[in-house]
Amino acid sequence: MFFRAGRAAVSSFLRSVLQSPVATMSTGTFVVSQPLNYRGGTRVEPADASGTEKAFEPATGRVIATFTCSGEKEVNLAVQNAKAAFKIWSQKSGMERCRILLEAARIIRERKDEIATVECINNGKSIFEARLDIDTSWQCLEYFAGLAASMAGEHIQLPGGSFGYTRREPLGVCVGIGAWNYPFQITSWKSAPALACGNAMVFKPSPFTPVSALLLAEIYTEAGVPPGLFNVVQGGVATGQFLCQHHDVAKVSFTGSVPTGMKIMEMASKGVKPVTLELGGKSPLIIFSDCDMNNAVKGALMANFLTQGQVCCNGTRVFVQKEILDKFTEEVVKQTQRIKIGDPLLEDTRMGPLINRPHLERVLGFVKVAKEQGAKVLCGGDTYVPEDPKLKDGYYMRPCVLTNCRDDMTCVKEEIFGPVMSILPFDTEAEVLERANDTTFGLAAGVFTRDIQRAHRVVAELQAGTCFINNYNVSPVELPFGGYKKSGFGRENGRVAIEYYSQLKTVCVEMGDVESAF
Ligand SMILES: NC(=O)C1=CN([C@@H]2O[C@H](COP(=O)(O)OP(=O)(O)OC[C@H]3O[C@@H](n4cnc5c(N)ncnc54)[C@H](O)[C@@H]3O)[C@@H](O)[C@H]2O)C=CC1
Repeated sequence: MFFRAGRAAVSSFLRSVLQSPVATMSTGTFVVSQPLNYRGGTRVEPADASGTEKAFEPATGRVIATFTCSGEKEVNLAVQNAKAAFKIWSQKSGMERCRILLEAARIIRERKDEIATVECINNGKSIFEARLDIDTSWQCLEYFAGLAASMAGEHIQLPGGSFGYTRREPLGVCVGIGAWNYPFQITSWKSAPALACGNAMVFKPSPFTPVSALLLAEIYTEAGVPPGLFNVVQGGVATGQFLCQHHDVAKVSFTGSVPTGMKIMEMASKGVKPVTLELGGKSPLIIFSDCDMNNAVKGALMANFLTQGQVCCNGTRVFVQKEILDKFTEEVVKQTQRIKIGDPLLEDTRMGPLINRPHLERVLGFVKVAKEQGAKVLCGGDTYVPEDPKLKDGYYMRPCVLTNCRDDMTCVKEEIFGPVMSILPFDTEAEVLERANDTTFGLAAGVFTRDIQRAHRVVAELQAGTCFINNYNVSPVELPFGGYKKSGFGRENGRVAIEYYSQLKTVCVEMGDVESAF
C-alpha cells in the first residue's frame, strides 16, 4: 500500500538524497551516498573530521550511511556562513521572513510523504506516525511565519514628551542540537522560531538520525532563505562541543538527555550564552475512577507507545485508582497486545523497531530488573522477530505492561525510553499527587477524570511543564512545550518561544534638555 503512494509521490528532490531512485523507497534498500553536511546553501563534505559514524535502518539493522563527523574547522566554517547570512536575513522585515517561511511550510506539506518515508526508514517509527510528525513540522513553520510579521516592541511615554520604546531583536547565530526520536520535527521546532526572529542557525542532528535535517535545509534554500542561513553539521559529542564553545554562537537550543543537558549548560555558561534545554522525563498519568474508561485506556496507550515508547514526555507511571484497577489493566493489556509490530513502512504497522541494538538491550534490561524487583509482566517486554525475513536483524520488541509496581522500583523511577508502561494503584487524590510529584523530572503529566473541578485542581498541583486533561501526547504547535525541574527550561512552540530566540532592546529618547548632575 505504501509503495503505491510513496512511489507516486517521490520527486527529483528526494531522488537527490538517494543513491538509486524511486524504486529504492522500501524497507531494506535505502542508501544515502551524498554528503550530509549543509553549508552555504549546498551539501558539502566536512572540511575536517572528528571521526566517522554509521547510521542504521532500525527495521533491518542495515547501514544506510557512513559519514564524517565535523571537526573544529568545519564547525567554524558553518558558523561563519551563518554569520554572513544573518547580516542579510536580520535586515529583512517580518513580512519578508514570513513569506519565505510560509513557502518552506508549503514545500514540506507538498513533500510530506517523501519526508515521512525517509524519517521512517532512519528512525524506525511507523509511517503513520512519521506523517503526523511532518504535519506538526510544517504547522510550526506556518505558526512562526505568522508571528514573524507581528513581532513588535512597545512605546512608553515619559515626562515632558520624552519617551522610550523597545525593539525585539534577533540573537545572531543560534545552535540547535537534536535527539534521534523526532529528527525532522525537532529540526523544525528549533529552526522555525529562530529564523522567524531573524536569527541564523547551525543544526547538529543526532548521529543516529542524520538524514532528514538535510531535507529541511534544502527546503529552506528552495523557499528563498539566504545561503548559509540554515546549516547542518553532522557529528557526535566532539562536534556538539565545538558548537557550544564557539565564540560566535549566541544561543544553544538542546533536546536530549539530562546528563548531556547539564554539560551543554556548563559549556554555554563560559560564554554567558542563553540555553533552552528540552530534556527527559518520567511523567505521571493519573486515572481517576470517574474517568471515561475508553478514553483513559486510549490515553494510556498514547502516553506510552508512540515511537516505540521513545518519547520524552511519555506518561510511563500510570497511577490508577483502585476501584477501576482490574478493569483498566485488563483493557490496557488487551489493546497493547493488539498493536501491530513490524515493517514501519507498511500502512497498518503501529510499532516499528527501537532506534538501535544497544538501546533495545538497555530497554529489555529495564524489564529484567523490574521482574527481579517484583514487578509482574502482563504482556510483552521481550524481543520480537517479524515473519518477513528481511526484518530479522531489526530491533523489535513487544510493548510491555508491568503491574505489581512500587514507587521505589527502577522501572518507576528512571526514564526507560522504550515501550514499557508501569501501572501503580492509588487510593486518594492527595496521595497520588504526592507520589506523582516525587520525581526529579517535570516534563509532562496527565489526568483522566470527568470531574472538571478535580481536573483543574490536580493539574494546578502537578509539577510539570505540560499537563494534559483527558488526553495525552497531543502537541499543537500553538501551545508552549517544555519542562520543570530536571526536565529543562525554556519553551518551544507557542507565542512565548520568540522570547527564547530574541532579545529586547530599550531605547530611551530625550525630547528636552539634559538635566546634568554636574
Ligand atoms: N524534552 C524534550 O523535548 C525531549 C527530550 N528528549 C530526551 O533525549 C534523550 C534521548 O536522546 P539522545 O539523543 O539519546 O540524547 P543525548 O543527550 O545522548 O544526545 C542528544 C544530542 O546531544 C549531542 N551530544 C551528546 N553529548 C554532547 C556534548 N557533550 N556536547 C554537545 N552535544 C552533545 C548528541 O550527539 C545528540 O545530538 C532522552 O532522555 C529524552 O527524554 C528527547 C526528545 C524530546
